[in-house]
Amino acid sequence: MAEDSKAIDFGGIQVCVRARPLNDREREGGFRNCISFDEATQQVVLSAVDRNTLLQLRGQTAKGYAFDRRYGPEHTSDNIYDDCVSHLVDNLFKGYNATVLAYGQTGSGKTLTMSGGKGIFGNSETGIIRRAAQHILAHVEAVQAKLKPGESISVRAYALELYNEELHDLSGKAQRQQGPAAAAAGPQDSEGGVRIAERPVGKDGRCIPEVVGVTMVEVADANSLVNFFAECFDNRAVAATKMNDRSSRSHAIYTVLINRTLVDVSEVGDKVRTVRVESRFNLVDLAGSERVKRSGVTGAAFKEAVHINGGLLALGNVIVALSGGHEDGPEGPEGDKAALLTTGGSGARSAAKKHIPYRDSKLTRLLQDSLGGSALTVLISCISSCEADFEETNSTLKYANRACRIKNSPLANKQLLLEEDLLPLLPANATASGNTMSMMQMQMLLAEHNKMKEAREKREAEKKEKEEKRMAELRALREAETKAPGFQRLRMAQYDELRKKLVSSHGGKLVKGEVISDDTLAGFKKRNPSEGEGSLSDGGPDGRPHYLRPTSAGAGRVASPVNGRSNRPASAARLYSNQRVRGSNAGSPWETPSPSGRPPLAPSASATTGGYSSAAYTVLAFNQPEADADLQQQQVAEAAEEPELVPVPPPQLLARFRVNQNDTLAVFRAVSTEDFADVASLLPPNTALPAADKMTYLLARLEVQNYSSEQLCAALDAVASGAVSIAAAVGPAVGCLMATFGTSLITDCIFDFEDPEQLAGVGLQQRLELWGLQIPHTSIRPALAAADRSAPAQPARAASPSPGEVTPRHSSFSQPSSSSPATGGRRSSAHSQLAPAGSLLSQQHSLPQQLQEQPQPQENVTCWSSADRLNVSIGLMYALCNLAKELGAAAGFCVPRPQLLRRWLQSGVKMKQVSPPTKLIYPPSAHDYTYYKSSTVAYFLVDEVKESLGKVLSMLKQAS
Ligand SMILES: Nc1ncnc2c1ncn2[C@@H]1O[C@H](COP(=O)(O)OP(=O)(O)OP(=O)(O)O)[C@@H](O)[C@H]1O
Repeated sequence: MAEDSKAIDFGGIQVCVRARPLNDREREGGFRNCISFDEATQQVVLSAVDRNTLLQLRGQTAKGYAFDRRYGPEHTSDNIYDDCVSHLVDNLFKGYNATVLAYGQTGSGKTLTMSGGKGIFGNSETGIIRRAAQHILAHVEAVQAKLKPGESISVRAYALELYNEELHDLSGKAQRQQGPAAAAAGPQDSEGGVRIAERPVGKDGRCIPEVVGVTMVEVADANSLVNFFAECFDNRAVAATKMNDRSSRSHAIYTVLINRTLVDVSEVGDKVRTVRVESRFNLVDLAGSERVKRSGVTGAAFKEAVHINGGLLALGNVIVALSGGHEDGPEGPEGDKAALLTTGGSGARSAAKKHIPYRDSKLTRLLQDSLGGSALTVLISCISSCEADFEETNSTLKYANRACRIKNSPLANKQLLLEEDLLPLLPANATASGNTMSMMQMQMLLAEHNKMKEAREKREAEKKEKEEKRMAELRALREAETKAPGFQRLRMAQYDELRKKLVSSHGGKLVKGEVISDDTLAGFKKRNPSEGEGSLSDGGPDGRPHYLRPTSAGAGRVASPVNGRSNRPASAARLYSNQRVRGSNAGSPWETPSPSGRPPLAPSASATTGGYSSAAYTVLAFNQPEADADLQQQQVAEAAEEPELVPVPPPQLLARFRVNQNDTLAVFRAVSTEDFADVASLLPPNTALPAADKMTYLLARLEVQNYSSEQLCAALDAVASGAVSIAAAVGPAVGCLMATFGTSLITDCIFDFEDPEQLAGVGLQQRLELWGLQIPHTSIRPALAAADRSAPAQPARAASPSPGEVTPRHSSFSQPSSSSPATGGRRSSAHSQLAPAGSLLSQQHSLPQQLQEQPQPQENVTCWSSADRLNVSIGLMYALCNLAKELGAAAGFCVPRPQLLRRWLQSGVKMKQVSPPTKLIYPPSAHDYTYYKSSTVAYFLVDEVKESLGKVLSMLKQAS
C-alpha cells in the first residue's frame, strides 16, 4: 500500500484510491466493511457481503480493481501528498500545468483529503491544498534566492466554485456580493462576471478553457496563500445532509498561477535567451455524487443534488470517452458502462466515438486540460468502506479504473521573449553600470556557455568521426563489390549491342521467362573481347546472367532511350526499379533483400557525382524464372576511365513481399530542391527545403504486368520521359509510401512540437518523415478470363495477369492528381509532369503492345482484406526503415490514419504519440487538411521499429 517504488508515468493520469473507514453511525447501525486491499495484485477488492451486493457483482463474491496506489484508514493526506502530489509541484516550475482532482460519493472524504480537518477518529489532517501552498512558496523562495538579472517569479491565486452550474468567485470580497444565496435568488445575479473563456496557448493557437472575471490575489509567502484559500474554503456552499453533516454543495477549484521569467544561455549559437514559463495548479474538490433518496435532500438542496449529479455525469461521460470505453468496452455489459459516477443510475449517455463531450457541462469544460489535455493530473478517488455504500463505491472504482487509461500529453508552457547575442552583449553590459548584469554574473554566463559549447563540439566531432567511419566502410564494401566476379560495366552502346544480339538470337523478341543461356552471353563476350571488364558469362553476383542497363544522355537533360527526346529536366525524380518475373518465389510475404546483407549505400548525388547528370534510371531484371530466387542488389559501376558512363546508384531492393506471384518495389528519389516544387507551394514562403536526394517514394506493386525485360525497359523509358505514369506503365500499385529524409520540414514546416524526450540527441539530419502511406481498399484484378483459366489457382484477391495480356490501367495510382492518396495530396514533381496515361500512350511507338492498348474497363475490382493491407503497410514500413538506416536516419515521424496506427501498435510496432499541441503548417485548401489537422503525430525510433517489424515479419513468414 502506498508504495513509492512505482515510476510516475507522465503520459497517463495517475489515479489513487483512498478508502475511508466506517463512521460511528455506520458501525452502530451494524454495517460491515466491504473493502480490502490485495497487496500481491495491487487491487482494491470490493467483497459482496450479502445477497444484494452479490447481485450487484453479478454473482461474483468479490471484484478487484488494480491501482498503483491505495490508501486505507491508516493513511493520511500527507501520505498521498508525498507519493502523488509533490512531484507535480516540482514540475510546475518547469512550466507544466497540473491538477489534483478529488472525487467520489458524498461523505467519502474528498474535502478531508483536499482541505484537511478532523477525521472520523478525531485526528487532524493537513489537507493537500495547504501542503501544496507551502511547498510552492518554499520553491518560490528558493528560486528567488537565485534570480539572475532579468529574471522574475510571481505567484497569484484564485478560487471559485461551480454551484448549480454557475460559477462564483470564492474570494471574500466577491463572495459576499455573489455567493450561492445570490445565485439562488435568480439568474440575473448569477456568476458575477466569472465566466469561461477560450485562451490560446502555445505557438499554434490551440485554445483551452480558462476562467475570467475572478479575483486574483498576488501572494508573497506561504501564509498569505494558505490564508487566502482558507478564506475561500469558508465561503464555499455547504449543507448538512443525511449522508454528511458538512456536505459540499458545489465543486470547488483552488488555483495557483506561477509566472516565471528565465534568462538562459542557449547551448547553440552564443545566445542569451529570455523565456517566459507559465504554469497553473488546479486543486479540485468536487461535490460528491448522491442518491437523493439516501441523502434525503429536498427543495434547494434537491436542486443542488441534481446539478451536482449532472456535472458528475458529464465528467463520467468524458472519462468513458477518453478511456476508449465505447470501442473496447472492457467493463462488460453495456449496463456496466452506463454505470454512473453519479449514482442516480439513470443512464450515462454513450459519448460519440471520437467526440469528447467536454462541452456538456461547465465542470468538464473547466477540467478539459486536465483530462486528456496537456496537464499532469492526479485523480484521488475517495470511497467509503461501508457496505451501505457498496453500489456507489463500485461505481467510483469503475470510473477510477477507466480514468487510469486516460492519456494526457503534458506540455510545458514556455515562450521565448528575447534572444540576444551573448558576445556583443557582454562587453557592452560589462562597461555599463547600473541595472545591467554585473561583470561576475556575465562571466558566469560565459563560463556556462563555454561549457555547453565544448560539450556540443565534442558531440559533433564524435558524430563526424562515426559518419566518416561508416562512409569508409561503405566505400570499401562498394569497392569489393566492384571487384567481385561477374560485376559488369557496360556502355550504352555495348548494352544496345548486347540487347540486339540477344533479341536476334531469339527470333526478334525476348521471350518472357526464357533463360538466356550462358552460351549466348559467352558468345557475345567472345565476339567482343574488349567489351566490359567482367565476364558476361559469369553472370551477376547471384551467379545468374542478367541485364544491366545504364542509360546516358547529355548533361543536364535526360534523354529517353525510347524516343531520344530530351524532355525532362535532370533534376526530376529518378526511378529505380526492381522487378521480379513471374513464376518465382515461395518465400515469406516479406523478406530482406539479399543474403549478403544490406546493399551498399547509393552514392549521394552531390557528394559523389555532383548530381545524377545523365542517368535516368536503371532497370535490373532477372531473366530466370527460378523458384525462390532472391532478388539481388546490383551495383552499377562508376567507371572513372569511361567518362561517358555516368555512375548511377544501384537499384535498391528494399523489401520483398508476395501476395500473388509477382512483386515489385520501386523507389523514386527526388534529387534536387526543384523536385519539391509542389511541396514548397504548400509551405510558408522562405521555408528551407530539405537537401537534395532526401525525398523517397516507395511504391509497392503487387500486380506488375508480366513484361519481358525489353518491354519493361521500354515501359520505364516512357515513365522517365514523362509520357506515362509508373502505374500506367507497370500496373496498379497496392501500396505507396512517401518519405523525406534528414529533413528540416519536420520541425519547421509540417509539424511544430516540443521534442519528445526520447529524441534528445537525434538531430534533424537523422530524422525521416513519413508523408503518406496508402494501401487502397481495392485493387484492380486483371480482367482476363483466359489468364484466370491458365494461371494456377490464386487467391481471388490477387490474381495476376498472364503474359501478353492487358492489365487495366485505372487505379487510384494510375491517374495522379492533387488528391492522390498515395502522397497525401502532395504530388511528386515526377508525377506532376505526367500527362494522363491514355492520351500519351498512343504516341509511344516503341512502347510494347501492352502499353498501347486502351485501358480496360474496371471489371474486376477486388477488395483487399484488411490483413493484406496491414501486411503491405508493415512491409513498406520495414522497407522504409531499412533504407532509413542506410541513410543514417535514427527517428521518424508520421501522421498515420488512426486505424492504421492502432493496428501497427497491435502488431507490436513501437510508436509513440508526439505531445500536443502540434502545429500543422498546411494550407486549409490542401488535400485532407482536416484529417491532417486533427491527426495524431507519431514518432518512432528506426531501430525499434525495425526490430519490432522484423518480429512481425518472421511471424508472417512462419504463418505462410
Ligand atoms: N480517511 C478518513 N479517515 C477518517 N475520517 C474520514 C476519512 N475520510 C472522511 N472522513 C470523515 O468523513 C466525513 C465526510 O468527509 P468529507 O466531508 O471529507 O466527505 P466529502 O467526500 O467531501 O463529502 P461531500 O461530497 O458531501 O462534501 C468527515 O467527517 C470526515 O472527517
